[in-house]
Amino acid sequence: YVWPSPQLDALESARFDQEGFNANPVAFFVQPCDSFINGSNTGRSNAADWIRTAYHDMATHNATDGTGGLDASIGFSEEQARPENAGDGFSNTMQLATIPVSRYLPLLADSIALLALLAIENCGGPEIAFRGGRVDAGVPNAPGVPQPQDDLDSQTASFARQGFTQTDMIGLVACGHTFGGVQHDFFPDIVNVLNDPTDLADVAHFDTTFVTFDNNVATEYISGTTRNPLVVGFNDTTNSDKRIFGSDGNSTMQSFANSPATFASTCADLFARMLNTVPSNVQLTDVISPLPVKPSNIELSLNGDTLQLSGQVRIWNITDSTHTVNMLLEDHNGGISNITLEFAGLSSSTGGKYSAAWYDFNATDRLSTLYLDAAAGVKSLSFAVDGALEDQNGLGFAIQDGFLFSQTSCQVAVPLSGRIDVAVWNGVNPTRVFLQEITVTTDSVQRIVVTELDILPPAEPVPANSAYSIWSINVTDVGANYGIGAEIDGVKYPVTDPHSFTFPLCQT
Ligand code: HEM
Repeated sequence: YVWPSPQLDALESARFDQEGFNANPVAFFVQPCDSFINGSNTGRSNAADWIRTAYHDMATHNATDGTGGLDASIGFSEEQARPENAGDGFSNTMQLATIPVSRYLPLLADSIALLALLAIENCGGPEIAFRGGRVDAGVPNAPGVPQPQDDLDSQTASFARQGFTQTDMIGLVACGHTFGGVQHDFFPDIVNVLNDPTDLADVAHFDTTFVTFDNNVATEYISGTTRNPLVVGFNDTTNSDKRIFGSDGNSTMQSFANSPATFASTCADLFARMLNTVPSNVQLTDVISPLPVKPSNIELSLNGDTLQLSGQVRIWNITDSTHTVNMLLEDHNGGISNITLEFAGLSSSTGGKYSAAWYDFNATDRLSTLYLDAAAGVKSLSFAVDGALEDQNGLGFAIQDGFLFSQTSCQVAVPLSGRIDVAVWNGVNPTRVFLQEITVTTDSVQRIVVTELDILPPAEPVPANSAYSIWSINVTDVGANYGIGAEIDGVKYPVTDPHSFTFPLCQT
């Protein structure tokens, strides 16, 4: 895709910036893979919770009528209270689900899918093709997650309704149950108290490597050494993995036991299908691939006659700091400045499979910004990496400088409030300018509340300088993040990256 595209840019970052510099903050919760938000030595892990949550959210899908699917409806307490959703893994997951995408949109469904992907990829699993664009449900879905005591026919029918064949069912259960296990507290008829100081939640695990993706769930099953509580549990009625794994005479499980590669590639496919099972009226994006060169964290503001520009560029597939990266900055008069950028840090993703290096726009002082002539503005960027031009096949990386924060924005200490000044380019004809306020409040299903506040045009144009005029709005929530959006000549422009309220005190 072509940069900038706010939704795809944010999804790409959340998906590919997993460790190190500028990493998705939620990835921290699966580093290491036995991390668990409610303490150590519990036998539990965030990774397992996240994968089970994605499955249970998806498993309400009805492939015939197109309802249900991965749409964050598992966040509703009504769904979590159903017997088919016994356990605390869903509420644990929803606590963290607001973290990865809050920078752009309060979409929990994409977030749930990303958490599952992060867990799988960072804990030994295969790379998952990722699409974004899921839509959060407004109401709970119809019940329909299979349960351990259900018989094989009804489980097979349940997977068929979700869009999975019998062979898919064997695969998907094995792929999921390479993580985690069954807790005594919620399933006392399946698991006894274990009295194990390293397993305080009394979790009987599905295989011996329960925080790692591997085919041990299959090798231990085939060799007869398995301790899987849904295979060799004391209550045969709830031995659903035994019935499912054996339902084709063990041929699928045998193939997984024979080949870790077959298991990994089958799971990569099945997990991707699981995450992409959405209500039929939802259109997912194309598979998101990493951009080879990607500007990030761009902040542009007006300070008198000067534009202040800060940001970084991420260069994909670089593993060290020895490269020469130049930024070519084109203004509206056709002038080009050539700036040598400074190395800022390395990041990686997909369990260390990919690396990237980040370079800061200001070569001399990382914490400072670039100062540009406001009248000339900034039209687009391109980069030279070790001399090779990167300009999106001639398009350049377009920078929007028609509307931006003015440094004259300020805050009032008592009562805590503030004024946001937006500088609007005099050469354009805006039909609407608004603030997007991303609050710290969440609604009843933990979605971040985002509101749009119209900024009224000034009664008299207030010239900031010859290039820009100032539009102002008073805000009361200085804990929120703010982006600016505008419609210019009827065209709706993407909202700028959100800015936390870090302006100086207003002069009185
Ligand atoms: C017939 C189908 C299935 C049944 C009956 C079933 C049943 C169960 C049960 C009873 C638990 C214990 C939950 C707890 O103690 O909190 C569990 C855990 C788990 N299930 Fe399944 N499951 C099924 C399919 C799947 C599928 C398809 C996936 C994912 C692809 C999956 C992923 C998981 C994971 C990762 C855990 C571990 C959760 C943790 O340790 O926190 N399950 N399953």
